[in-house]
Amino acid sequence: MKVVYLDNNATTRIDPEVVEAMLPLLTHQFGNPSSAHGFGALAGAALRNARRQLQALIGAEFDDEITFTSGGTESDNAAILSALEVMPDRTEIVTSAVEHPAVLTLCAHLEETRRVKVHRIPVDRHGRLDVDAYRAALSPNVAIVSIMWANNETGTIFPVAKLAELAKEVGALFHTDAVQAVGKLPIDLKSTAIDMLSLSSHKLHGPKGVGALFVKRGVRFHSLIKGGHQESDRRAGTENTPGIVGLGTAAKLALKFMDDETRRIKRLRDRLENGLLQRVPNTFVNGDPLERLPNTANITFEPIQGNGILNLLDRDGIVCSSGSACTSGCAEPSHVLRAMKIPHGAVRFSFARDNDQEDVDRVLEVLPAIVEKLRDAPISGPDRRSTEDLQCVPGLIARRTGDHS
Ligand SMILES: Cc1ncc(COP(=O)(O)O)c(C=O)c1O
Ligand code: FES
Repeated sequence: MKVVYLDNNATTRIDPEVVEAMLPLLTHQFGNPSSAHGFGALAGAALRNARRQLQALIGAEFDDEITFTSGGTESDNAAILSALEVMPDRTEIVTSAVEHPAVLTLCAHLEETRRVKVHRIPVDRHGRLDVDAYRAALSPNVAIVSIMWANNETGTIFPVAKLAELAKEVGALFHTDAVQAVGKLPIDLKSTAIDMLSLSSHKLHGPKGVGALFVKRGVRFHSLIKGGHQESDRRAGTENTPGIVGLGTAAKLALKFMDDETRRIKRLRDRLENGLLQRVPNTFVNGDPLERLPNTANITFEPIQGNGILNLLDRDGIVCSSGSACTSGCAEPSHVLRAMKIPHGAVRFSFARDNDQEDVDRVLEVLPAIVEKLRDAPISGPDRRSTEDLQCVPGLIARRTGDHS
């Protein structure tokens, strides 16, 4: 059975051209980019090329604004911790209630251990940021604002350029987790007030375990990882040269495919959403109806929780993701859906350039019957429990929550 992979916000298939570009660095071009000899210089040249490829994708003004890291999580941590170090007089962070745990877990930790005050800005039922609450939270005590460019579960896009300008008015640094936006939306950092941006290679058909942090020239930065002088003293440790070359190639391909593929993928996504809304009653699309990633569909089939659907789709070879906090089939919707006051879990379908119309039609063929079956199931089944029925144990959620991507 051919697997229909519709979980591209979790991770994407590595592009064969990316693998090909990485191979020399995994085999014969194994030099250390920091070595003084010519053999190491070859690896150094490959790094410079990758930096320029990434610079082009995000519209950075200078290639030295890009620091390679181990991925989105490290980039998010590095940005926030650096801001607190370079501005020790400022002890507040502004973020949103729907960030990835790479930001929210760090913020909770800082609140507990460093007496940092964290403002978690709420969202409305479409996942849109409460901009009035955002303005009210900004003050000269704020060291850094960290608001994602696009949400990984619903695809809702935040107006980060405007939010960055507001942050500047109080002298705060502005960081954005753009892990889900880079490669899917055109980005031109030159024209924005954004100081720092995180991205991750495996979300754009590159290898896992590599990413980057953009730090605008002139923004003071303290390295999270202390050691050697790699990455212009911004990230110690010998660079993951094969991974970085893979990321550079993935960036080049993302730029090449951006226009045509974005339009094609959006058509597939819309076909899926419209088809499901027509075929399955009491079905809702979550997220901002207008400002939304073109590849993401997050759908609630009332009153079913996402996990039940997910498991049955999986048996039919269709792979997607649920908007539930717990992967074990219990009823709690994710922190994102709860912030949007959506009482039921959801199913997230996320597309990429590997998908085609056949994939959509398979889902449209199989899913209506699955929903009907679950809706007819006895009320005691785990998929029919409401949030109120469930005594949720926070430690249990933390342990059971596997998929936060
Ligand atoms: C919005 C967002 N931020 C951060 C991450 C973490 O990135 P990484 O897996 O590279 O650590 C992910 C994905 O997992 C994500 O979707
Ligand atoms: S959501 Fe699974 S234990 Fe609460």
